[in-house]
Amino acid sequence: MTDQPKIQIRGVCKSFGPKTVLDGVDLDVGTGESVVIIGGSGTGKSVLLKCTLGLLHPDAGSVRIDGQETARLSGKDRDRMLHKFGMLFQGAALFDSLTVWENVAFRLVHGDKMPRRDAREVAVEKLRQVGLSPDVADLVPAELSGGMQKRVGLARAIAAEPEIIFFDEPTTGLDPIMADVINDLIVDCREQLGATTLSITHDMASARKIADRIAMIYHGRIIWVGDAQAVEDSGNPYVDQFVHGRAEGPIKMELRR
Ligand SMILES: Nc1ncnc2c1ncn2[C@@H]1O[C@H](COP(=O)(O)OP(=O)(O)OP(=O)(O)O)[C@@H](O)[C@H]1O
Repeated sequence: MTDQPKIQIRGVCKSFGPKTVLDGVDLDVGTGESVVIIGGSGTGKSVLLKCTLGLLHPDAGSVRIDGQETARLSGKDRDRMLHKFGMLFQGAALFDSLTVWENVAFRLVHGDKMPRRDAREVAVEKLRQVGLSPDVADLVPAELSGGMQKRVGLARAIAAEPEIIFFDEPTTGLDPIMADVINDLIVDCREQLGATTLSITHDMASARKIADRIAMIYHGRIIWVGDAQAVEDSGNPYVDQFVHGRAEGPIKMELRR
């Protein structure tokens, strides 16, 4: 790991009208590291991911990728920065009208202007990496199960061999066995690419499996960060309640107020 974090988030604030969602988020992700952000529904995980990707502009604070402030980039510099990213969206978010291989190769064909024949070859190879056979390439997403769609989404995320991959709730909607298969694939893909990854989830089994470090977001701030193993015994009552899925604890008591 170099001294400069791959992703550096400092003092990020974001409100929507009177509602403060992020209230000074600080987080570093080192090169080649996998950080997973956990937190309850509506705690701002997606908003933080969008701010990091530059899809939302923070009201205050900074997000730096390789030391470069993302909000100030425009034109070619912004394209270059976006080129470092791959993303697996919640629900896979495939284009219904395109075949599987066209989905996987979308950025290669439309962004990198790779000839279709070459892009198809890359797509088939990426599909193989996520355990899908070449005959899947010409199907459309509607013909696939949810688990297969997630695999296709993962193949698309790694197709352009990005330096950074964002995973948005990668196991949501999958049965526990398929979720575990996807977690294993995420670990494999990350190791093969040497990519830096930032993920959000409320699935603790997934977090334990794919994270080097885990960060918990609560009330718009990161309230705890530590090694993945340390999450079991964090000494933080909020983390403890979340990790062990307990109804009783400080999080529920606040809801009752
Ligand atoms: N564009 C927007 N306009 C207004 N409010 C928004 C917008 N995007 C998010 N919010 C609000 O910000 C809060 C945090 O939302 P966010 O989607 O980040 O939660 P989350 O932690 O990802 O939740 P979940 O785990 O349920 O997906 C929510 O209360 C949501 O209503």
